[in-house]
Amino acid sequence: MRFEAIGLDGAWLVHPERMQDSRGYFVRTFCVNEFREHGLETGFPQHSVSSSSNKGTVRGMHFQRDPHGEVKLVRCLTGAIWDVIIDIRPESPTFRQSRGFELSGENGLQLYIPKGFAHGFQTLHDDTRVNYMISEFHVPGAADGIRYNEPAFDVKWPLRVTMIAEKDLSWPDFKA
Ligand SMILES: Cc1cn([C@H]2C[C@H](O)[C@@H](COP(=O)(O)OP(=O)(O)O[C@H]3O[C@H](C)C(=O)[C@H](O)[C@H]3O)O2)c(=O)[nH]c1=O
Repeated sequence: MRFEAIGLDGAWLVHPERMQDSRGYFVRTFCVNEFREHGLETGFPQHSVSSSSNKGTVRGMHFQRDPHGEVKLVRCLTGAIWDVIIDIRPESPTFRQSRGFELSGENGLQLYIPKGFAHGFQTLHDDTRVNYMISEFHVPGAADGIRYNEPAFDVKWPLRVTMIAEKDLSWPDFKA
């Protein structure tokens, strides 16, 4: 794996290093030693997958309220997403800054998202599945969010939104 700092404090893009042969490829997607060498979280007690049928679906922006913040390692298993993170840590040098990346089954890129970031994505293909490795056990009551079109941030989405949960349209205005 190759680790690329992406300019938002503590967030990384993890590039796959595929071992190709005539059958296809083999790729390591996680390693405690390699993550520890980069000072990254190595404990992910819960792994989850979301599946979205329709291109243009938006999930997010989500985060867990303190003290239940989560580190997430996100990758796209099939299809493709525009994956967006927003630094919502008031003390961070990159507070309020956001970045977006195309993650796909094809490119195998992973996004390492520290605690204190809001995360969301829009699917770029039908039948897109996204894998999460999560550093904390899920606490439903700590779930919080930001509207995908919150005026406090300059997040650009590639497609018209085709599906979005009612709760994701109803998050309150962002207050630092
Ligand atoms: C996140 C999560 C959810 N759930 C349950 C709660 C709901 O009954 C159901 C769907 O949850 P939710 O509507 O939050 O799923 P998404 O809209 O895909 O949200 C996720 O996608 C955005 C982009 C994220 O970054 C978060 O990881 C996560 O919030 O799964 C669990 O049981 N465990 C979990 O860790």
